[in-house]
Amino acid sequence: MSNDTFSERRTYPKGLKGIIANESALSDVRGEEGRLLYLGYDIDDLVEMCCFEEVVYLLLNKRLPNRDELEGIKNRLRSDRDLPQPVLDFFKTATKSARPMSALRTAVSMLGMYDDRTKDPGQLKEIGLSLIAKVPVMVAYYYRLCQGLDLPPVREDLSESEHFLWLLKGEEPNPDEAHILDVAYILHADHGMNASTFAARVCIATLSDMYSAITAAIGTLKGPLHGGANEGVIEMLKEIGTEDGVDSYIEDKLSRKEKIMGMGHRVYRVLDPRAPHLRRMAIRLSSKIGEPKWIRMSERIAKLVRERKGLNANVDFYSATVYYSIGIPTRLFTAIFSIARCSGWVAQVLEQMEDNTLYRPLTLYTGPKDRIPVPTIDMR
Ligand SMILES: CC(=O)SCCNC(=O)CCNC(=O)[C@H](O)C(C)(C)COP(=O)(O)OP(=O)(O)OC[C@H]1O[C@@H](n2cnc3c(N)ncnc32)[C@H](O)[C@@H]1OP(=O)(O)O
Ligand SMILES: O=C([O-])CC(=O)C(=O)O
Repeated sequence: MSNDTFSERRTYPKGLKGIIANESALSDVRGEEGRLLYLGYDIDDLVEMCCFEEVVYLLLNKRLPNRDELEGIKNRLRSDRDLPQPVLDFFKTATKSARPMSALRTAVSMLGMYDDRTKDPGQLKEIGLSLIAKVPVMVAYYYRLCQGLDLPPVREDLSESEHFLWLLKGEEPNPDEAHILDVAYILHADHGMNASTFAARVCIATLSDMYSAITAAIGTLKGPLHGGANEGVIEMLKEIGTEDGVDSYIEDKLSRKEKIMGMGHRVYRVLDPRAPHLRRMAIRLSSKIGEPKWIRMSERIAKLVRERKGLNANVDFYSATVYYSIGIPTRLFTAIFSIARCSGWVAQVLEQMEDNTLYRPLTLYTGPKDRIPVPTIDMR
C-alpha cells in the first residue's frame, strides 16, 4: 500500500460519521446538548401541546397549522385510508411467517404500481400524504390476517393513533392508550439524517418516486442497528427473564463485545431527549398493568451499560416497554416506528426536491490494481 493510500485510509470518516450530507430545516438534532427540535419547536413542548397530525402538518409545511388547516390535514388523512384490492389480496396470500416490516416494505412498493400519479412530480406531496394515511392500515391489516382475524373497516371518525388501535384490536380505542401512542408518534416523527431518511433522500435524489424512496427507507429502518432495535430490546428482556439475570447477561454480552439493543447513539453524546418521555410512560404503564418487572430490568440494564460503557438509552430502549404495556404485539414494534417516521421521510423527500443534487460519494478503492486477465477458455 502506498503512503498516500495509508493516510487517506486513516482519516476518512467511515460510515460518513460526522459528515454533513445536506441542509435541512426540519429537525435539529443537538447531540451534545441532548435536545431535539422540529422546525425550532422543542419536542418537550410539542408532546405537551400538539397532536401527531399537527406535527405532520408542521413537517410537511414547515409551520404549525391554524385550526382550519389542522382539520384539513386530519380529514385529508382520514379520507385516504382505503387500500387497493391487489394490496389486500397480497396480504391475504403472503406468507404469514414474514416479519411485518418485510410485508410493509413489499406492500408500499406494490402500492406504487397502482398509482399513476407517480408520473407527475407535482404529485409528490399528495402521494406522501396517501402513504402517511395508508401505512398504519397496512401494518394493522397484515398483522390481523397473520392471526387469522377479520379486518375491521377503516373509519373516518378517529385520529391517527385511535384509528391504528381500532384496526389492530378491533375494539373502540382506549383514550389513554391512544394518547400514549400519539406521544410516541410525535417523538419518532423525524430525526435528521438518520440511516432510513438518508436512504429515502438518496433514492429520491435520482428523480425516482415517493414509493421507491419510502420502500428504501422501510428496508433501512428494519435493521437492528436502527429501528429494529426496539424489537431487539423486548427480545432481550424476555431472554433475561428476571431481574436477577440482568447483571450476568449484560456482563456476558459486553465481554463478547456484543451490542446491547436500545443503547448508544451515533449523534447523542448524552441521553437521547426522547428517552425520558418514553421512560416516564413506561414506568407509569408497567405499574398500571401490574408488570413492573420489565421497567425494573430496563432500569438496571441502562445503569449497568452507562457505568460500564458510558452509553445512554436511545429512543428504542423504553419505547419497547411502552408498546408492550399498551398491548402492541412485539412483532409490530418496528412497524409502529415506520408509521410515525413516514411523516418525516415524506417531509425529507419533499425538502430534498426543493434543491436537489444527486448523492454520489466516493469510495476508497482497496482492491487489486492494474491486473491483466488470463483467459479461462482459449478464445482463438
Ligand atoms: C432509532 C435509532 O436508530 S437509535 C439506535 C438504535 N440501535 C441500537 O440501539 C443498537 C445498539 N446500538 C448500536 O449498535 C450503536 O450504539 C449505534 C449503531 C446506534 C451507534 O453506533 P456508532 O456511533 O457507530 O458507535 P460505534 O458502533 O462506533 O460504537 C462505539 C463504541 O461503543 C460500543 N457500543 C456502541 N453501542 C453499543 C451498545 N449498544 N452496546 C455495547 N457496546 C456499544 C461499540 O462496541 C464501540 O466500542 P469500542 O470502541 O470498544 O469498539
Ligand atoms: O438519528 C439516528 O441515527 C437514529 C435515530 O435516533 C432515529 O432515526 O430516530
